[in-house]
Amino acid sequence: ELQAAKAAPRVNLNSAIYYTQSNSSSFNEMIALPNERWTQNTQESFNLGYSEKTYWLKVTLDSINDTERYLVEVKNPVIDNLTIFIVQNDKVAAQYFLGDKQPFNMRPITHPHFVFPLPDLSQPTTIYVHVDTSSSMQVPLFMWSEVAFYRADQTRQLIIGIYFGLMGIMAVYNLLLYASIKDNTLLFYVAYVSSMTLFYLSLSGVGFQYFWPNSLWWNDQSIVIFLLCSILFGVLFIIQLLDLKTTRKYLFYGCKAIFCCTLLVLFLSAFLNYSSVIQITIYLAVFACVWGVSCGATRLVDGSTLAIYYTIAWGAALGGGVILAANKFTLIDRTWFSEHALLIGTSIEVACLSFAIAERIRFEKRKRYDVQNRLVATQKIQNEQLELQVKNRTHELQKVVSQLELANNTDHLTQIANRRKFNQSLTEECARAIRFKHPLSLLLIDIDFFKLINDEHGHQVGDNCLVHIATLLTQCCDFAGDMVARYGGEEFCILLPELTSTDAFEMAQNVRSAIQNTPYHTPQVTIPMTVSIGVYTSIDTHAYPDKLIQYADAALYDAKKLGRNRVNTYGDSIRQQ
Ligand SMILES: Nc1nc2c(ncn2[C@@H]2O[C@H](COP(=O)(O)OP(=O)(O)OP(=O)(O)O)[C@@H](O)[C@H]2O)c(=O)[nH]1
Repeated sequence: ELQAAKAAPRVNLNSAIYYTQSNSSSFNEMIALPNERWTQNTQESFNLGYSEKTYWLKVTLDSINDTERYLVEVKNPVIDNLTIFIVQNDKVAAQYFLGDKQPFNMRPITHPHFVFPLPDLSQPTTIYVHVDTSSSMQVPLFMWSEVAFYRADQTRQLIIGIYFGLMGIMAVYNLLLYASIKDNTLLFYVAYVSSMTLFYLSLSGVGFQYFWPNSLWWNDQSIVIFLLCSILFGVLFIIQLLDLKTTRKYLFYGCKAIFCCTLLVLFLSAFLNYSSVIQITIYLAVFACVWGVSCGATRLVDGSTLAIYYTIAWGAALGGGVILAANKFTLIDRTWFSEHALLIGTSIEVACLSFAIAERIRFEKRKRYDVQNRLVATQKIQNEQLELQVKNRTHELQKVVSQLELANNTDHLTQIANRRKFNQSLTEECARAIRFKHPLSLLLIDIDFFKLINDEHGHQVGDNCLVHIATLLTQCCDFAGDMVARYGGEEFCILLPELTSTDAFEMAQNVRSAIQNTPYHTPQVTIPMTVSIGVYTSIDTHAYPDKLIQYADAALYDAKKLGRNRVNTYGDSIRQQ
């Protein structure tokens, strides 16, 4: 019998529970059962672990003399069937049919746990509870004053709200992150966190209350399915996050094996009874957690920094899972901590895994950054090499172009300017002379009787004589702007910008006498040569290229006619040398 304190807001009824195992569901049989058939519960919580049997529990309450309303809470939301009889004065004062095999709206008080009101406690009261469940036989009983119950319930709701909020934020945030960076690790993480959250949603009875209040079959199955999904996605997440496929093959195959077993259990869950499936699933979950921690520890030894966060995360989840499992299998007492161990463990886990993911993203980013840097450096070197090559090629090309230009403008025999170059310079100098109204003089020089030299000494010697003349002409014209060119055959010309007619004549005389005085010597013979020179000087704006050539040629023609070895200025009286 419980000596319930008058003002106690919450009374733990567990140590006042008497229980008996019986397959009978007849209340009349139970009420007649002698006291020695009832066993007193000695634990802090009533927990007989997984059992195929059904039990009757009874708690006797002393009378309480106050007007407060009292409630009884059965703090395990996954009991299949609970039939409650409240007896006062040997009569059934109230009766409730609870359990998650009953539609949610059958409950006298809307709450994820099983809560029922007590009648007026002014007289002794006995509560009989018939429990029939395929999940763990845990019937933690608490009596509350109604006010205290709802006050405490606010804290419970707050904790659960924070938990679901945290999980929801993690799932949505990482899903958005996945949409942006398309890393499968994030997708598996989101699936894992979502499965864990849904599992807890089912386990806490919140899912039944808000999401599937009438779906009794699903309420049973959901716990197993969400827990199995948590294992499936958790394993995929581990493989991906720790890069097990490339780093540690045996850990990878271990994960694969767990994955396949989980799929098998998921398949079998459609055929086996709930009690067997949930027990297998719990063993599998604990094993998967242990394997997960081993994977983390191994990668930690390998030197992976993200394995630190990961190992703490999985360790926390494992701790929570083990405590919950131990609680379900009656290895430890049901306490606030053991009840919330999974919730605390998974919260720590999810937070740590977020750090692990952030570390992974940072690592990937650094890897990409390094690769990019290397690429940029390589590209820079290649660019520099290419630039150097282009520079060298351009230089070579410029050299070839200037060589070609020179060859194009040079007489191949005498190596002085050819007629093409002469014509070009003549046009330019004429334009300049017209613009500045300056004089421009042209000397046309023809070797006298050159045919005879060819005939007498041969063509080769004739060529050498032409080179000799070209050299002498170049030596005579050492002023900048003067230009000596081979006009064709044995004809040469000298273009003298700024030179007046008198100066040009004088220059022509110098040239003529230099040639006359400098014969060409071969080892065998000395070949004297003379030249005839036609001079024309344009003044003011009369410098036209064709006119200059025409008049200089006419003057040359006259010089030849007058006996050769002479200079003749166009239009002037002919001066005999
Ligand atoms: N060796 C050599 N001879 C050339 C070259 N170009 C022209 N000749 C020769 O120059 C000679 C020019 O002869 P002509 O036009 O009769 O003139 P010339 O003998 O100098 O007599 P005049 O000009 O009247 O004084 C020809 O025999 C050409 O073959 C050349 O590049 N090399």
